[in-house]
Order: sequence, then C-alpha cells, then structure tokens
Amino acid sequence: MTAPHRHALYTVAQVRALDRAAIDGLGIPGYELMRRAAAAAFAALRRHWPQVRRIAVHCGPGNNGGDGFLLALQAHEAGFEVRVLALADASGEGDAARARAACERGGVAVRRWREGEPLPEAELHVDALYGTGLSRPPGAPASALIEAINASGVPILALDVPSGLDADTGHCPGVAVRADLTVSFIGAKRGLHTGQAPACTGRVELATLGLPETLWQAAVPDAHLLQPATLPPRPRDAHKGRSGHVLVIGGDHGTAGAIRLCGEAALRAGAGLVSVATRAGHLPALNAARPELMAHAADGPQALEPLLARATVLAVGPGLGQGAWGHALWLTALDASLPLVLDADGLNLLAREPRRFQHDRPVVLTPHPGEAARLLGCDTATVGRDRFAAARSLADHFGAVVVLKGAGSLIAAPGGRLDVCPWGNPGMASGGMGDLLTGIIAALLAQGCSAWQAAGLGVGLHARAGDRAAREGERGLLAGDLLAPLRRLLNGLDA
Ligand SMILES: NC(=O)C1=CN([C@@H]2O[C@H](COP(=O)(O)OP(=O)(O)OC[C@H]3O[C@@H](n4cnc5c(N)ncnc54)[C@H](O)[C@@H]3O)[C@@H](O)[C@H]2O)[C@@H](O)CC1
Ligand SMILES: Nc1ncnc2c1ncn2[C@@H]1O[C@H](COP(=O)(O)OP(=O)(O)O)[C@@H](O)[C@H]1O
Ligand SMILES: [K+]
Repeated sequence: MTAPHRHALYTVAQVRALDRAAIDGLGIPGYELMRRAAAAAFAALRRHWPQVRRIAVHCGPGNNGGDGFLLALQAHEAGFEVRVLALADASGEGDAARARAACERGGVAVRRWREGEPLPEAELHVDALYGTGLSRPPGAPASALIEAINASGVPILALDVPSGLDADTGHCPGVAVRADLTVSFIGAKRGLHTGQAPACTGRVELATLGLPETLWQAAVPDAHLLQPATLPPRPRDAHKGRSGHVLVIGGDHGTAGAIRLCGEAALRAGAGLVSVATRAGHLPALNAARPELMAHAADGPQALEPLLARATVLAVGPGLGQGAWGHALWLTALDASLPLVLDADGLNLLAREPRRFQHDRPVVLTPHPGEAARLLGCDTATVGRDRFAAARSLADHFGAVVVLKGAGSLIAAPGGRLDVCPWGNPGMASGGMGDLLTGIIAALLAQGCSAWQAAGLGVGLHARAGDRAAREGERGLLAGDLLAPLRRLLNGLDA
C-alpha cells in the first residue's frame, strides 16, 4: 500500500515545519537532509536521463542552492562533467555555504553568473535557484538566467520547486523555470499541482529522504491529491428508478449544444433517466441526435414545474443565458430544493443574486476562474494568485461544494476540506468540456453520491477521460470524445 503521506499536500509553512521536525525532533542535521535531497535528485536524473554525462547546475542564494551544490559534487564524483553557476558570491555560514565550500573543495569550480554571459554547454540543466523560499518575482539577473535555461533546448531538472513558482499557490509572480522533472523533497507542496504549476513542473516526484512515517503522521495536511476512483458495479436487480433522474435546464437560443453535451454526459455517467428542459426550437434536433434524452419545451416556469416534480437532481446553467427566460427558470429551479449542480450562467446569475444553500441539500458549484471571480467580486488574476483561498472562500460563502476548474482543478467543501486533481490536459481547454463535467457530477449525485463524493469522483473521471482521449492528440480534442473513455473508466474497465 502507498504510504498515506503520498496523497497528502502541504502548505509551504507546513513543509517547513516538517523540515524542522526532522531536524529538531529526529535529530537529523539540515546538512544531512540537504545531502539526501541532492542524492535523491541525482538518482532521479540518472534514472530519467541515463545517457547524460555533462550537466550545468544553477545555484541560488539559499538552501535550494545548497541542494544544487551537493548534487554537483555527487555528479562530479560519479564522473560527470559538471559546471556550476551561482547567483551570489559565497557567504560565510549556514548549510548552503557549507555545501558550496564542499563542492569547491571536491574539485568543482563555481562561477558567479552575470547577465549576458552564455550558458555553459550541457546536456541537462539543474535548477537549484529558488525553492520554497521564493519571496518575490525573480528579478535581474535571476530572471535572465531562468529565461536562458528555458531557451536552452535541453532537459531541465528542478530541485524541490521550479524556480519562480510559488509552491504555496501554484502561481508564478514573474518568470519561472519550465522543468521536465521536479524532484520535491520531504513534503508534497500543494502548489505543485494547480494553476500555473503544470506548465512549470513537468513530472513531479516526491523524495521522502529516508525519513520515518511518524514524521508525517503528526502533521494534518492542508489538502489531498485526488485518487483514481469509480462507482461499485450496479446490483444485478437494478432498475432505472434506482439510478436517479437528472433534469438539465438550459440551452437558450444558439446554445443547444451545451445541454446536449451535459445531458449526454449524465447518461454516460450512469444516470437512470435524463430529461432536458430547454427552448422549444431545440427539441427536433435533440431528439434526433440523442433519443435517450427526454427533451421538453420549457417556455417558462410553469412548464418546468411538472419536470421538477419528477427529477431527483438538477443540472442548471449550460447555455442558460442571463436573460429573462434563463433568469425565470433559474429562480424556479433553485426554489425546488433538489440536489443541484450549478454551472456557467447558473453561476453568473448567482453572482448577481447571491444566496446561501442549506447543508441538507447537496449543491455543487463548478466555476472556472472567470465565474469564480464574478462570484467573489474580484478579478480573475486575484483568483489565479491563490486558487486555494478562492475555492475555500466560495465554499464557505455559499455553503456548497465548489469545483474551481482549470489546470489542476480544486474541489473544496465548506470548512476547508480540499482535494486537488492531478489529471487533465490542455486539450480540454475547448468549448463544451465544462458542460460535460456538469452532467457527470449531476449523474453521480443522482446515483447516491454526496456532493463531496460526486464532485471529486466527477472531476477525476472527467480529467482522466480527457487524458485517455488526448492519446489521439491534444489539439482538436472535442468534449464528445471523452464520452467513450468516461464510460470505460466509470465501469472500472481502464486502470
Ligand atoms: N533543512 C531544510 O530545511 C531543507 C531544505 N531544503 C531545500 O531548501 C529550500 C528552502 O531553502 P531556503 O529557505 O533557503 O529558500 P530558497 O533557497 O528557496 O530561497 C531563499 C533565498 O532566496 C532569496 N530569494 C527568494 N526569492 C527571491 C527572488 N525572487 N529574487 C531574489 N532572491 C530571492 C531569499 O532572500 C533567500 O536568500 C527547499 O526548497 C529545499 O530545496 C532541502 O535541502 C531539504 C532540507
Ligand atoms: N490546461 C488544462 N488542464 C487540465 N484541465 C483543463 C485545462 N483546460 C481546461 N481544463 C478542464 O476543462 C474543463 C473546461 O470547462 P469550462 O471552462 O467550463 O469550459 P466550457 O465553457 O467549454 O464548458 C474544466 O473541467 C477544466 O478543468
Ligand atoms: K528550484
């Protein structure tokens, strides 16, 4: 079994506390941790790039630089050709200074890098400029060095954190290293999996440096990485009434596709019945394209009432619009007190008319960062600077489970519980993907999941289906391409 701490995610403050607990509580000197970190990263380098023999190591002023000096020394001792560039002159004390002195004593020349100088020829660059200590956007000359490393065209290994990425939030306040592999030490930093992080980290590996399990058992993680999951098989005597009835409400003029995708995703995610309430003009096309969907004309709230009476879960928002028609349906749907997934214009209307949802009624909100910003009354950049804070604040404010979409989607519940989705890909940045997610989560609610379970399972299945579908290429990926892999994943037919 995988150790529990491998799913746990920590803030930078918590990681620092873990470091201190290893040093003070377990009596392992900081310098020894640095040596182990360097050894773990060097082993990963050899494993991933067995042919590489000539490396350049870029060392910053703090302990991340110290890791880099010791990796350089270990590589030199292993017969590698090693160049070390330092951002700062040697300073007198501390583990990093000791590591630098050991490196130089061991026969590795350390050169101070100055802006404009070319990078040394190398088959791989090791980024040891900044780790968890990043305190501001990298300025000159570090920013120029980072850009030169990124432009080098050879693989990049980042130690602990790609330099320039805020390991707490997944936000890059300025330029950042774009690594192929990040070997992170001791505690998995929560900011390595969301926002701008996936563009910077490459693959992420955690090195626990031979520390005992007890170290993590004492720490309550801030968040968790979502794990692959599925629903149990249907009972042999199942009938459609036991798998719920999803009612999708939306599809104003011109946006019939959104409800079709949402409804079809609800069917493919196992809902027993799926109805769609939409503009009358959409019915012929919907019925022809997907006869399993029960499409109804809803010209106003009265037409919605009998449909609400039969539904067990509502998916409100795809293509709904914010005009009088959409607003009237939205009000009626929210008053129905049924379990609810609110997306797209359903959220934009909520931003205009905020209300808290009662806890006895499962509610999942699925904003992308733009919708989240409207709900919070801030701008999208503010959401991007701290996605964790944004998701938690929305969950608390509305009393609902919140999925903050985008690379590394976050799932937050009122009270602070939070999961991070490590799957998904940029091919999914295309129209209709969010509509699909809404339908999937609604279908999972209809099959008896709680809001928290439905949101986490739904986000995971959606992103993993996106990854399966992207094996045919990310560009040109269509939302509909996810439906077949989604069904396989949901039934446990793909690992
Ligand atoms: N004993 C420990 O605590 C361990 C620490 N380790 C390493 O130590 C790192 C943390 O070390 P530090 O706390 O020294 O932090 P860093 O080495 O990440 O950076 C801190 C230094 O960089 C400067 N700095 C930060 N942002 C800057 C910017 N934008 N422009 C210019 N200067 C900037 C700070 O003033 C400080 O001098 C970890 O990421 C990890 O790599 C590992 O060696 C494992 C053990
Ligand atoms: N770069 C990416 N990496 C991972 N997932 C992504 C990426 N871009 C988009 N997605 C996912 O695709 C979906 C897009 O949803 P949304 O923005 O609502 O799109 P739409 O408006 O087309 O329905 C979300 O689930 C989001 O997390
Ligand atoms: K680094």
